[in-house]
Amino acid sequence: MISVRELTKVYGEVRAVSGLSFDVEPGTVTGFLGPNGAGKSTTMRVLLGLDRPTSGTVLVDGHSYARMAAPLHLVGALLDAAAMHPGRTGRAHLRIAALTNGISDARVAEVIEQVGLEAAAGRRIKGYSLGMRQRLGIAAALLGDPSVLVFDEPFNGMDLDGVRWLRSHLREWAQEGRTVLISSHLMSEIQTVADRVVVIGRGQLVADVTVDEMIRGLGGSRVRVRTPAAEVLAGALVGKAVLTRVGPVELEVTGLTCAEVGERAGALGIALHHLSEVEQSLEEAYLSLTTDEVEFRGATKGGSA
Ligand SMILES: Nc1ncnc2c1ncn2[C@@H]1O[C@H](COP(=O)(O)OP(=O)(O)OP(=O)(O)O)[C@@H](O)[C@H]1O
Repeated sequence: MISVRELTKVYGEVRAVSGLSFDVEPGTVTGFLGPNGAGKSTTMRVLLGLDRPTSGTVLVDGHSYARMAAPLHLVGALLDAAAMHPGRTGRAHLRIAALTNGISDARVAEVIEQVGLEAAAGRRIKGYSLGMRQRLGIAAALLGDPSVLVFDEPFNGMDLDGVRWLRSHLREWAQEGRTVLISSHLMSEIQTVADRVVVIGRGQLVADVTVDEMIRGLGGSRVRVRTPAAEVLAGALVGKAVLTRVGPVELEVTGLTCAEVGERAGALGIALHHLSEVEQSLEEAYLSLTTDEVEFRGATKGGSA
């Protein structure tokens, strides 16, 4: 379990993290979300003892990283896959980490196989693609068979095969009872793989909810209905749901289920040409939640922020 308590980190003039508190529970994959500069990497760096907090604490199973005798056995992390020594082979990179944590060569071979780098392990890292470096970083994180895994943007640079591989393993590691925290800007991946999300903006907590709760926050289920009698149906639903007219014969209904809309239309003898639930996405929910938290935004049509 990861416990972040009243964490504040100030770099000169920049308040990167400000009074942040949340827990990441074992047995779940938790997505750590937030716009660029929100403070995700800073929080992870403090967790891994790479940065000292200005105040507050980040504990892993009750311990601060700096005080862990054999940290690789408790927490495995992938932070910056670009920062690996380019002249070393993948295997040497893992062996060095293993040696300093009393981990055997057999375990090194095991994690190489687990991440699918058998063919590349003898090659120098400078020849690795970003996706291969990510796999190597994940292998290093797995070395000590830790109960907590912390990955910063693990899907970056991965090809489809890598994405699918990582997706299924993240779920597996959580099912084994591990605590899994991943930051990502890929909302579709987080929606697929995560149970919960912690959203931060400008260093502060914005949401700490399940993925379902986050999507439900959009205002309930949405139904799309096509009928030549859109006007009449809209009149019958007013007051029971929020209606958006998509076209002259099409409505979008928020707050009622397909069955409820269908039964109402049936009772009125209205013919429906189409009735379906609109798939709601984490991306929409995330965007509506973080519009005010975005610090860096490109110019958009109709003005820039
Ligand atoms: N070593 C540092 N020195 C000064 N400022 C820093 C340092 N590290 C981070 N910051 C600042 O702290 C803030 C939070 O940065 P951080 O990298 O934690 O955000 P993030 O949420 O990980 O962003 P991204 O999604 O872009 O990776 C930013 O304003 C950043 O410029």
